[in-house]
Amino acid sequence: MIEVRDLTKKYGDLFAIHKIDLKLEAGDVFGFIGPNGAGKTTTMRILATLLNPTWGEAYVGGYSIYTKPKEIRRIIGYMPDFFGVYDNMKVIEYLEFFAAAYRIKGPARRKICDEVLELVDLGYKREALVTSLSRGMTQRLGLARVLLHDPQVLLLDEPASGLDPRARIEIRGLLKELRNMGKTIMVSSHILPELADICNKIGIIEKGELKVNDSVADVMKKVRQQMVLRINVVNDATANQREAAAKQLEDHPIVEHVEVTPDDLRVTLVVGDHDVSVLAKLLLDAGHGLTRLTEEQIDLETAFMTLTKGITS
Ligand SMILES: Nc1ncnc2c1ncn2[C@@H]1O[C@H](COP(=O)(O)OP(=O)(O)OP(=O)(O)O)[C@@H](O)[C@H]1O
Repeated sequence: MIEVRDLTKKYGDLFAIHKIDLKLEAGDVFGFIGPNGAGKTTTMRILATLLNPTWGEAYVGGYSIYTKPKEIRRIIGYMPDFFGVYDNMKVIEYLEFFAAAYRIKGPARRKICDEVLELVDLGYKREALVTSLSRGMTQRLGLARVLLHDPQVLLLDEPASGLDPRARIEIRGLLKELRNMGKTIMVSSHILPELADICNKIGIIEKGELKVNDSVADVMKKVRQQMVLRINVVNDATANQREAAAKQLEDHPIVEHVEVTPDDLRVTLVVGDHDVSVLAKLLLDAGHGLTRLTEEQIDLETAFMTLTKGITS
Protein backbone atom coordinates (compact mmCIF):
# COMPACT_ATOMS: atom_id res chain seq x y z
CA MET A 1 0.00 0.00 0.00
CA ILE A 2 2.98 2.27 0.62
CA GLU A 3 6.35 1.76 -1.00
CA VAL A 4 9.24 4.13 -0.61
CA ARG A 5 12.69 3.72 -2.14
CA ASP A 6 15.76 5.84 -1.58
CA LEU A 7 13.54 8.76 -0.57
CA THR A 8 15.56 11.88 0.14
CA LYS A 9 14.72 15.51 0.85
CA LYS A 10 17.40 18.15 1.15
CA TYR A 11 17.05 21.70 2.37
CA GLY A 12 20.33 23.34 1.33
CA ASP A 13 22.98 21.12 2.87
CA LEU A 14 20.58 19.56 5.37
CA PHE A 15 19.17 16.11 4.69
CA ALA A 16 15.68 16.30 6.22
CA ILE A 17 15.36 12.64 5.19
CA HIS A 18 18.08 10.51 3.64
CA LYS A 19 17.63 7.36 1.54
CA ILE A 20 14.51 6.06 3.27
CA ASP A 21 13.23 2.63 2.20
CA LEU A 22 9.87 1.46 3.44
CA LYS A 23 7.15 -1.00 2.51
CA LEU A 24 3.70 -1.26 4.08
CA GLU A 25 1.10 -3.86 3.14
CA ALA A 26 -2.65 -3.29 3.29
CA GLY A 27 -3.80 -3.34 6.90
CA ASP A 28 -0.38 -2.57 8.34
CA VAL A 29 -0.18 -0.12 11.21
CA PHE A 30 3.25 1.46 11.09
CA GLY A 31 4.49 3.34 14.14
CA PHE A 32 6.86 6.04 12.91
CA ILE A 33 8.98 7.06 15.84
CA GLY A 34 11.59 9.75 16.13
CA PRO A 35 12.57 12.81 18.13
CA ASN A 36 11.67 16.34 17.03
CA GLY A 37 13.18 17.25 13.68
CA ALA A 38 13.94 13.64 12.75
CA GLY A 39 12.07 13.76 9.44
CA LYS A 40 8.66 12.25 10.20
CA THR A 41 6.61 15.20 8.93
CA THR A 42 8.79 15.53 5.82
CA THR A 43 8.19 11.86 4.95
CA MET A 44 4.45 12.11 5.53
CA ARG A 45 4.09 15.31 3.55
CA ILE A 46 5.88 13.68 0.61
CA LEU A 47 3.55 10.67 0.79
CA ALA A 48 0.58 13.04 1.00
CA THR A 49 1.87 14.65 -2.26
CA LEU A 50 2.25 18.02 -0.54
CA LEU A 51 6.01 18.14 -0.87
CA ASN A 52 8.37 16.94 -3.59
CA PRO A 53 11.39 14.90 -2.60
CA THR A 54 14.85 15.79 -3.86
CA TRP A 55 15.15 12.27 -5.17
CA GLY A 56 13.77 8.77 -4.61
CA GLU A 57 10.55 6.95 -5.36
CA ALA A 58 7.30 6.79 -3.41
CA TYR A 59 4.09 4.96 -4.26
CA VAL A 60 0.81 4.98 -2.38
CA GLY A 61 -1.77 2.39 -3.37
CA GLY A 62 0.45 1.67 -6.36
CA TYR A 63 0.32 5.30 -7.56
CA SER A 64 3.51 7.31 -7.99
CA ILE A 65 3.71 10.62 -6.13
CA TYR A 66 5.20 12.16 -9.28
CA THR A 67 2.62 11.11 -11.85
CA LYS A 68 -0.57 10.29 -9.92
CA PRO A 69 -0.92 12.76 -7.04
CA LYS A 70 -4.66 13.20 -7.59
CA GLU A 71 -5.27 9.46 -7.35
CA ILE A 72 -3.20 9.33 -4.17
CA ARG A 73 -5.18 12.17 -2.58
CA ARG A 74 -8.38 10.25 -3.19
CA ILE A 75 -7.23 7.24 -1.22
CA ILE A 76 -5.40 8.90 1.67
CA GLY A 77 -6.43 10.77 4.75
CA TYR A 78 -3.62 13.03 5.96
CA MET A 79 -3.83 14.61 9.36
CA PRO A 80 -1.02 17.14 9.86
CA ASP A 81 0.53 17.74 13.27
CA PHE A 82 -1.01 21.21 13.37
CA PHE A 83 -4.19 22.20 11.61
CA GLY A 84 -6.45 25.19 11.92
CA VAL A 85 -10.15 25.21 12.63
CA TYR A 86 -12.43 28.00 11.54
CA ASP A 87 -13.98 30.51 13.94
CA ASN A 88 -17.76 30.69 14.21
CA MET A 89 -18.29 27.29 12.70
CA LYS A 90 -20.17 24.47 14.35
CA VAL A 91 -18.67 20.99 14.42
CA ILE A 92 -21.20 19.66 11.92
CA GLU A 93 -20.71 22.66 9.63
CA TYR A 94 -16.96 22.17 9.73
CA LEU A 95 -17.32 18.57 8.61
CA GLU A 96 -19.89 19.40 5.97
CA PHE A 97 -17.54 22.01 4.57
CA PHE A 98 -14.83 19.39 4.07
CA ALA A 99 -17.31 16.79 2.86
CA ALA A 100 -18.34 19.29 0.17
CA ALA A 101 -14.67 19.70 -0.74
CA TYR A 102 -14.55 15.93 -1.23
CA ARG A 103 -17.61 16.34 -3.49
CA ILE A 104 -19.86 14.33 -1.19
CA LYS A 105 -23.29 15.62 -2.14
CA GLY A 106 -26.95 15.61 -1.15
CA PRO A 107 -28.34 13.68 1.82
CA ALA A 108 -25.25 11.44 1.81
CA ARG A 109 -23.20 14.40 3.03
CA ARG A 110 -25.02 14.86 6.35
CA LYS A 111 -25.29 11.10 6.84
CA ILE A 112 -21.54 10.57 6.39
CA CYS A 113 -20.70 13.54 8.62
CA ASP A 114 -22.92 12.14 11.37
CA GLU A 115 -21.38 8.69 10.97
CA VAL A 116 -17.80 9.89 11.32
CA LEU A 117 -18.81 12.09 14.26
CA GLU A 118 -20.20 9.01 16.00
CA LEU A 119 -17.06 7.05 15.13
CA VAL A 120 -14.86 9.59 16.91
CA ASP A 121 -17.37 9.92 19.79
CA LEU A 122 -18.17 13.54 19.09
CA GLY A 123 -21.84 13.14 18.22
CA TYR A 124 -22.76 15.04 21.38
CA LYS A 125 -20.67 18.04 20.22
CA ARG A 126 -22.39 18.23 16.85
CA GLU A 127 -23.79 21.73 17.43
CA ALA A 128 -20.83 23.10 19.44
CA LEU A 129 -18.50 25.70 17.99
CA VAL A 130 -15.23 24.14 16.86
CA THR A 131 -13.31 26.78 18.79
CA SER A 132 -14.98 25.61 22.01
CA LEU A 133 -13.54 22.08 21.77
CA SER A 134 -10.71 20.84 23.95
CA ARG A 135 -7.42 19.85 22.29
CA GLY A 136 -8.34 16.15 22.51
CA MET A 137 -11.74 16.79 20.93
CA THR A 138 -10.13 18.93 18.22
CA GLN A 139 -7.77 16.09 17.39
CA ARG A 140 -10.72 13.70 17.16
CA LEU A 141 -12.50 16.17 14.92
CA GLY A 142 -9.35 16.29 12.78
CA LEU A 143 -9.50 12.51 12.50
CA ALA A 144 -13.19 12.67 11.61
CA ARG A 145 -12.33 15.12 8.86
CA VAL A 146 -9.78 12.80 7.22
CA LEU A 147 -12.20 9.87 7.38
CA LEU A 148 -15.00 11.56 5.42
CA HIS A 149 -14.05 10.06 2.05
CA ASP A 150 -13.38 6.65 3.59
CA PRO A 151 -9.67 6.58 2.68
CA GLN A 152 -7.76 3.29 2.56
CA VAL A 153 -4.56 4.86 3.87
CA LEU A 154 -4.21 7.16 6.86
CA LEU A 155 -1.16 9.33 7.44
CA LEU A 156 -1.44 10.68 10.95
CA ASP A 157 1.23 13.08 12.16
CA GLU A 158 1.49 12.95 15.96
CA PRO A 159 -2.26 12.69 16.58
CA ALA A 160 -1.72 12.32 20.32
CA SER A 161 0.77 15.12 20.88
CA GLY A 162 -0.17 17.66 23.51
CA LEU A 163 -3.01 15.53 24.88
CA ASP A 164 -3.59 14.54 28.48
CA PRO A 165 -3.41 10.83 29.37
CA ARG A 166 -7.15 10.25 29.04
CA ALA A 167 -7.32 11.90 25.62
CA ARG A 168 -4.27 9.88 24.51
CA ILE A 169 -6.02 6.67 25.49
CA GLU A 170 -9.09 7.77 23.55
CA ILE A 171 -7.00 8.41 20.43
CA ARG A 172 -5.36 5.00 20.84
CA GLY A 173 -8.77 3.35 21.08
CA LEU A 174 -9.84 5.15 17.95
CA LEU A 175 -6.74 4.03 16.07
CA LYS A 176 -7.48 0.45 17.10
CA GLU A 177 -10.96 0.81 15.66
CA LEU A 178 -9.54 2.13 12.40
CA ARG A 179 -7.06 -0.72 12.32
CA ASN A 180 -9.92 -3.18 12.76
CA MET A 181 -11.66 -1.52 9.82
CA GLY A 182 -8.67 -2.64 7.71
CA LYS A 183 -7.11 0.77 7.12
CA THR A 184 -3.40 1.01 6.42
CA ILE A 185 -2.07 3.48 8.95
CA MET A 186 1.17 5.39 9.30
CA VAL A 187 1.16 7.14 12.64
CA SER A 188 4.02 9.17 14.03
CA SER A 189 4.99 9.90 17.57
CA HIS A 190 8.13 10.84 19.41
CA ILE A 191 7.42 8.16 21.97
CA LEU A 192 7.19 4.50 21.08
CA PRO A 193 5.24 3.10 24.05
CA GLU A 194 2.35 5.30 23.05
CA LEU A 195 1.93 3.19 19.91
CA ALA A 196 2.92 -0.05 21.56
CA ASP A 197 -0.22 -2.10 21.30
CA ILE A 198 -1.63 -0.75 18.06
CA CYS A 199 1.12 -1.14 15.49
CA ASN A 200 2.51 -4.27 13.86
CA LYS A 201 5.51 -2.52 12.31
CA ILE A 202 7.90 0.03 13.68
CA GLY A 203 10.28 2.50 12.11
CA ILE A 204 12.66 4.56 14.16
CA ILE A 205 13.99 7.62 12.37
CA GLU A 206 16.74 9.88 13.56
CA LYS A 207 18.40 12.78 11.76
CA GLY A 208 16.62 11.78 8.57
CA GLU A 209 17.75 8.16 8.59
CA LEU A 210 15.56 5.16 9.24
CA LYS A 211 17.58 3.29 11.86
CA VAL A 212 15.08 0.55 12.62
CA ASN A 213 12.42 -0.76 10.25
CA ASP A 214 10.89 -4.04 11.33
CA SER A 215 7.85 -5.88 12.52
CA VAL A 216 7.10 -5.46 16.21
CA ALA A 217 7.83 -9.17 16.66
CA ASP A 218 11.27 -8.85 15.05
CA VAL A 219 12.06 -5.74 17.04
CA MET A 220 11.33 -7.75 20.17
CA LYS A 221 13.47 -10.61 18.94
CA LYS A 222 16.38 -8.28 18.27
CA VAL A 223 16.12 -6.84 21.72
CA ARG A 224 15.83 -10.18 23.40
CA GLN A 225 17.65 -13.05 21.79
CA GLN A 226 17.27 -15.15 24.91
CA MET A 227 13.89 -16.39 26.04
CA VAL A 228 13.05 -15.83 29.70
CA LEU A 229 10.44 -18.02 31.45
CA ARG A 230 8.54 -17.38 34.66
CA ILE A 231 7.69 -20.62 36.44
CA ASN A 232 5.68 -21.42 39.56
CA VAL A 233 5.73 -24.90 41.06
CA VAL A 234 2.99 -26.27 43.31
CA ASN A 235 3.57 -25.28 46.91
CA ASP A 236 6.32 -22.95 45.87
CA ALA A 237 5.28 -20.70 48.72
CA THR A 238 7.72 -22.84 50.61
CA ALA A 239 11.12 -21.57 49.61
CA ASN A 240 12.55 -25.08 49.75
CA GLN A 241 10.30 -26.32 46.97
CA ARG A 242 11.32 -23.47 44.76
CA GLU A 243 15.02 -23.91 45.50
CA ALA A 244 14.77 -27.61 44.70
CA ALA A 245 13.00 -26.93 41.41
CA ALA A 246 15.61 -24.28 40.56
CA LYS A 247 18.38 -26.82 41.07
CA GLN A 248 16.65 -29.30 38.74
CA LEU A 249 16.34 -26.67 36.04
CA GLU A 250 19.86 -25.31 36.37
CA ASP A 251 21.41 -28.56 35.20
CA HIS A 252 19.43 -28.66 31.96
CA PRO A 253 21.47 -27.79 28.83
CA ILE A 254 18.93 -25.25 27.48
CA VAL A 255 18.97 -23.30 30.75
CA GLU A 256 21.57 -20.61 31.19
CA HIS A 257 20.53 -19.22 34.53
CA VAL A 258 17.81 -19.56 37.17
CA GLU A 259 16.92 -16.79 39.56
CA VAL A 260 14.75 -17.53 42.58
CA THR A 261 12.55 -14.45 43.02
CA PRO A 262 10.18 -13.83 45.95
CA ASP A 263 7.28 -14.91 43.70
CA ASP A 264 8.57 -17.47 41.23
CA LEU A 265 11.50 -18.80 39.23
CA ARG A 266 12.94 -16.60 36.51
CA VAL A 267 14.62 -18.90 34.02
CA THR A 268 16.88 -17.50 31.28
CA LEU A 269 17.45 -19.93 28.40
CA VAL A 270 20.57 -20.13 26.26
CA VAL A 271 20.35 -18.29 22.90
CA GLY A 272 18.26 -20.13 20.31
CA ASP A 273 14.78 -21.61 19.76
CA HIS A 274 13.77 -24.19 22.33
CA ASP A 275 10.95 -26.58 23.09
CA VAL A 276 10.20 -25.50 26.64
CA SER A 277 7.99 -28.49 27.33
CA VAL A 278 11.17 -30.42 28.21
CA LEU A 279 11.49 -28.20 31.27
CA ALA A 280 7.88 -28.82 32.26
CA LYS A 281 8.49 -32.58 31.93
CA LEU A 282 11.69 -32.33 33.94
CA LEU A 283 9.86 -30.67 36.82
CA LEU A 284 6.89 -33.03 36.68
CA ASP A 285 9.17 -36.09 36.59
CA ALA A 286 10.93 -34.73 39.67
CA GLY A 287 7.60 -34.58 41.49
CA HIS A 288 6.88 -30.84 41.23
CA GLY A 289 3.41 -29.80 40.11
CA LEU A 290 3.31 -26.76 37.84
CA THR A 291 0.91 -23.86 38.28
CA ARG A 292 2.49 -21.51 35.74
CA LEU A 293 5.01 -21.57 32.95
CA THR A 294 4.94 -18.43 30.80
CA GLU A 295 7.32 -16.46 28.67
CA GLU A 296 8.27 -13.15 30.22
CA GLN A 297 6.97 -10.38 28.00
CA ILE A 298 9.26 -7.54 27.18
CA ASP A 299 7.53 -4.21 27.01
CA LEU A 300 8.05 -1.89 24.08
CA GLU A 301 9.43 0.83 26.28
CA THR A 302 12.34 -1.41 27.27
CA ALA A 303 12.74 -2.44 23.62
CA PHE A 304 12.80 1.19 22.54
CA MET A 305 15.42 2.18 25.08
CA THR A 306 17.60 -0.78 24.07
CA LEU A 307 17.23 -0.20 20.34
CA THR A 308 17.81 3.51 20.45
CA LYS A 309 20.78 3.43 22.80
CA GLY A 310 23.19 5.83 21.14
CA ILE A 311 20.76 6.56 18.33
CA THR A 312 18.34 9.17 19.58
CA SER A 313 19.51 12.00 21.68
N1 LIG B 1 10.85 24.16 4.94
C1 LIG B 1 11.99 23.78 5.54
N2 LIG B 1 13.13 24.47 5.34
C2 LIG B 1 14.29 24.10 5.93
N3 LIG B 1 14.42 23.05 6.76
C3 LIG B 1 13.30 22.32 7.00
C4 LIG B 1 12.05 22.65 6.40
N4 LIG B 1 11.13 21.74 6.84
C5 LIG B 1 11.78 20.89 7.67
N5 LIG B 1 13.09 21.24 7.76
C6 LIG B 1 14.11 20.52 8.55
O1 LIG B 1 14.07 19.15 8.19
C7 LIG B 1 14.28 18.33 9.34
C8 LIG B 1 13.15 17.35 9.49
O2 LIG B 1 11.97 18.04 9.86
P1 LIG B 1 10.55 17.32 10.10
O3 LIG B 1 9.55 18.42 10.31
O4 LIG B 1 10.33 16.35 9.02
O5 LIG B 1 10.82 16.54 11.46
P2 LIG B 1 9.78 15.77 12.42
O6 LIG B 1 10.38 14.44 12.70
O7 LIG B 1 8.44 15.79 11.83
O8 LIG B 1 9.83 16.67 13.72
P3 LIG B 1 8.65 17.05 14.78
O9 LIG B 1 8.50 15.86 15.67
O10 LIG B 1 9.25 18.22 15.50
O11 LIG B 1 7.43 17.38 13.99
C9 LIG B 1 14.46 19.27 10.52
O12 LIG B 1 15.83 19.46 10.74
C10 LIG B 1 13.79 20.55 10.04
O13 LIG B 1 14.37 21.68 10.65
